Amino acid sequence: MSTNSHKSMPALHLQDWASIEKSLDAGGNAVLPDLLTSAQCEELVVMYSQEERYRSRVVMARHGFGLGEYKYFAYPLPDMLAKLRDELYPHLAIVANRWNQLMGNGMRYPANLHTFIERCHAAGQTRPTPLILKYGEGDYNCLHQDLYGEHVFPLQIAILLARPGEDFTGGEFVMTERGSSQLRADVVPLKQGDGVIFTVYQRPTQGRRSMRKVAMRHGVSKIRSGSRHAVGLIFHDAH
Ligand SMILES: O=C(O)CCC(=O)C(=O)O
Ligand SMILES: [Fe+2]
Repeated sequence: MSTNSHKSMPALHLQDWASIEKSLDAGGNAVLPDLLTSAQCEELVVMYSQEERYRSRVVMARHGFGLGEYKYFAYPLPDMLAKLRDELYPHLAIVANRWNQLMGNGMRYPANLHTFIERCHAAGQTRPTPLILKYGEGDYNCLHQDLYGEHVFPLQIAILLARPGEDFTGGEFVMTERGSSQLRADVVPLKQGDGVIFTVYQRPTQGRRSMRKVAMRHGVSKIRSGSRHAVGLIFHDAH
């Protein structure tokens, strides 16, 4: 039995955190290739219709969020998602703490997810935020920030479950960044099973003279054909 067989997920490329951090620092996002296998992606898509796994369903048009729908998982999360959250969090907490220091924000994040979740719960943020989204032809997700209370973990992850060009066309993961006067867009190309780590709210950038904060938003462009599923891993719990 190889030592790898004990690992919960296939190829996480954890050896490459230096380049992930570099990408996060440069543009506020980084791709994690092959976070889930295609079999795991398909398993999650099948789970979409298993109502007992979720605490609520949101029809996006009712809230002006876009077109499409999503469901928040109930605790306990599916194993593969709980493990991903636990294993990725410590790496992201290092970046989050460094960014907060650069932005003059005194909030620091503990080294493990369990301790951070306890902090959320003590503040009344007790509801799980990981979600699964489903978009059909013509659907889209308006640019937004996933803030659910006082406690915000500054990075989150989206994983594409569908196959671009086969299951759907269009439907690109888009980020915008607002500096002092400009609004920039960035499209993050993903294949099935890839994750993107991205900025929830604000990130530090090097201005001409000093460090500046820029505000980031994310969304999904219109699905031109087919259907697109994705999973979102948010680290803070919700009120
Ligand atoms: O559908 C996506 O790729 C992104 C969904 C989203 O807004 C999120 O995971 O927070
Ligand atoms: Fe989101």
